[in-house]
Amino acid sequence: MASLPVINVSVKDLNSNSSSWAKTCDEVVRALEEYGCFIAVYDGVSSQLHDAIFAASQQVLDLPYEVKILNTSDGAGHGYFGQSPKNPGFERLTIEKATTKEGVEAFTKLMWPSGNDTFSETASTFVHAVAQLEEIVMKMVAKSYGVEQHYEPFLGSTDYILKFNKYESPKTDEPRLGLFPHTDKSFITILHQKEQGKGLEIKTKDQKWVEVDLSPSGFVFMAGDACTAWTNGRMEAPVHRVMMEGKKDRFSMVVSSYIRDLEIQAPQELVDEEHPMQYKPFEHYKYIDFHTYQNSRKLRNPLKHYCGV
Ligand SMILES: O=C(O)CCC(=O)C(=O)O
Ligand SMILES: [Fe+2]
Repeated sequence: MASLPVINVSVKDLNSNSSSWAKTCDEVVRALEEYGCFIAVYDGVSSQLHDAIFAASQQVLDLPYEVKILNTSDGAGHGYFGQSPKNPGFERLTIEKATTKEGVEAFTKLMWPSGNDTFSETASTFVHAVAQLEEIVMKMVAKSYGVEQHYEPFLGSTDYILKFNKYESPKTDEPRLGLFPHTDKSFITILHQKEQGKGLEIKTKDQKWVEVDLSPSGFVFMAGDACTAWTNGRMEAPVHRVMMEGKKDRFSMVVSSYIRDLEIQAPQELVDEEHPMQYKPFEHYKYIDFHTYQNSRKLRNPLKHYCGV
């Protein structure tokens, strides 16, 4: 059975002038072109921070339903999701603009009107550490493709969301769908899991599901639809789902990035006769609106439908 490539991108092991750095760049690009994702081993989140973010996750998911539904979104379709007959046993809370102080504080204040500094500090530290991982890897990708000057402007124009996901165990011997198959509409999504084990599954190009047995020190680094368009189809957002089995609930943390103010457009270096332009330039948040309001789930390929050439 196939398994996802595991690549060490720990800061302590990478020196951007070394041959091992160049080798890691190659591995990262190959994995993203083949699978649309890989498992990153990354030292930016200590085991203390890992424990703290999942304690914070438990704390917020344990709040009463009446409080959790106060987590609404300003239009991007995020916010609280749960108790849905269509998706039983799945629950999610979302912090928007999670790398900003205002974003985290607004969420914390909704959940705990009298404040919860430990929660906001933990959420903020975690999301910054994961955003750093995205930057490290995307700089490798940009360097390998020779498009650093096109990636650089995104750095000041990226919003991050942080999602706290809980999947209840089916409590029977029958596996149950935890989250329906989809591609992420983000630029990049990075996924982290509380305990060693399976749950997440990725569809390969030959339409086979690969189970991801993720360890607590691993991060699934995944291309979203905006990355597919930006790389002119070289890195395709993988279809993924969650399958639940056994008697244990599963907790995951997801950080997704969205580009604001700038259009998503493949750099001219990635467009030539052999690789004609596949997607017209578009605004990421308008694509998110399309997804949220036009019921794009029914479409086989929402990105192609929205901006395909
Ligand atoms: O929890 C997971 O492993 C997957 C979550 C996911 O796909 C998402 O939040 O978009
Ligand atoms: Fe996803």
